[in-house]
Amino acid sequence: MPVTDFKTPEKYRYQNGFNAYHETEAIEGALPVGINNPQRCAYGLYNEKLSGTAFTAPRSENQQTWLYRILPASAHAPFEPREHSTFNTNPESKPWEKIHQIPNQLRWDPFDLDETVDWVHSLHLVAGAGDPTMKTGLGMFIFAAGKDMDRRHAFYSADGDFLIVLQHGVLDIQTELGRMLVRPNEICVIPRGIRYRVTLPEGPVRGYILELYQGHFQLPELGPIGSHCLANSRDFQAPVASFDEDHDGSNEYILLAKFAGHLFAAKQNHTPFDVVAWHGNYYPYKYDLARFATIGSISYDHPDPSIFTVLTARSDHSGTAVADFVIFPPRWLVAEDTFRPPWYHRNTMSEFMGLIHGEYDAKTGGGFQPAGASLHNVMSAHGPDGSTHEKASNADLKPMKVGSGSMAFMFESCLMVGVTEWGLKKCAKVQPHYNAESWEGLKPRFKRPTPAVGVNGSGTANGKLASTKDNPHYT
Ligand SMILES: O=C(O)Cc1cc(O)ccc1O
Ligand SMILES: [Fe+2]
Repeated sequence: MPVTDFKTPEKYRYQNGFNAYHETEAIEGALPVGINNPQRCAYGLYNEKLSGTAFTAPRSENQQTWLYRILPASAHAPFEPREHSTFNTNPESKPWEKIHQIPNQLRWDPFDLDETVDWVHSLHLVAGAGDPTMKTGLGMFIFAAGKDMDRRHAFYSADGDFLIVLQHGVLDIQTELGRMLVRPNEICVIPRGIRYRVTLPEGPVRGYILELYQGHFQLPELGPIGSHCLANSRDFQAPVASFDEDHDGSNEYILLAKFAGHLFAAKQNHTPFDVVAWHGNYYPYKYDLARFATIGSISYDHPDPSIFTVLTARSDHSGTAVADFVIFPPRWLVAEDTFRPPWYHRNTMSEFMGLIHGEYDAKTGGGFQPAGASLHNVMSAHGPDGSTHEKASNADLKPMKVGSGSMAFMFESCLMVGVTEWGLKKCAKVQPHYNAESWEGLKPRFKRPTPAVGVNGSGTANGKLASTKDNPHYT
């Protein structure tokens, strides 16, 4: 059931619905009625349009929001390059040039908390594919921060949408469009371009980010599942409008931009958080992972993990995602005559995994820990570690709840993912013995049938196709 034991303070108020057309005003009458850009907006507000898709994108994809604000977003001085030494999105020059493409299975020990940096300076690109300048691909980040962003700083990424998976702590995110409190077991999405400031009401924070350089996240199709379940639309929460007033010109604010993997800064003498009202379908939102309505096998076999997709970002090829965000929530396993953990497999998609809390049921050997990660790249073989295989092969197949108090997730992509210098070396978290600890110790269990039975390679021991009466699923 949803984690609702936190009381949501009054200053965080939400409107519900995924990709819904919302409208919200912090002062009654700030939204124009029946027109988007009147000659003069109410209360002397400026009107501004924020486009998340091309003007001409089909209606089913089009995302935009109309803002009514005290000063337009353009009212700032020119951007200047900022330091790179602390901004680790791009520690060298262009991240996509410094990336290591390697087939090794990789696993990282938990990433450290870092109390010395704020949100902007906490971002570490671990792996990625593509290029934000070409609007293709994705980046995967670890963040670990212990300081509030300066009270007069705001940040945005022009490179992509941030899907933020919080692993530790609480994020208070003041965005242009309103405030969100992101709590344990919640995720949030901040679309490209939206300005925000992160503070940490409960101390240090840590987690993972998928930055999507192309398109936007959608809910997956449900196909034969029908019209509801998995992540339901109404459980996605967008903030209502709220604004600050500081426009007498006496205070200096800094606007920080992530642009092509580099950090830039521009000065302005008024608060960036001055949107009094807005309407549209391009906005930040959050989601409580405990609300996911999980589907699974009630007969036999281990289904594909696509049944656990929370959000997907489609490529141009139908059914193939640039990024799927998949979770492994607490659930019942009841499949009969089945090896219940994931099968050993190789995938044309790449799989980056993280653990928010608890233990992942496919990796019970202890090496995959909360705040750690793993990467199984395109066609890199993987599957349960030896101890998990042993346990699952001999388990009494009663209905069994797995993952209680646990939440693992996967960023799955059709793209081959490269690892940055930081991810491979500088972070010093790569486990050197991942293969040895997981699979190299697996023992052959093969026993040839006795010669009387015979083997001729036709698929069954006696050369005949198994009849239905031999099949344990037909009784
Ligand atoms: O590799 C993994 O642990 C993720 C995963 C889980 C699953 O249930 C099936 C396939 C898969 O890649
Ligand atoms: Fe996998």
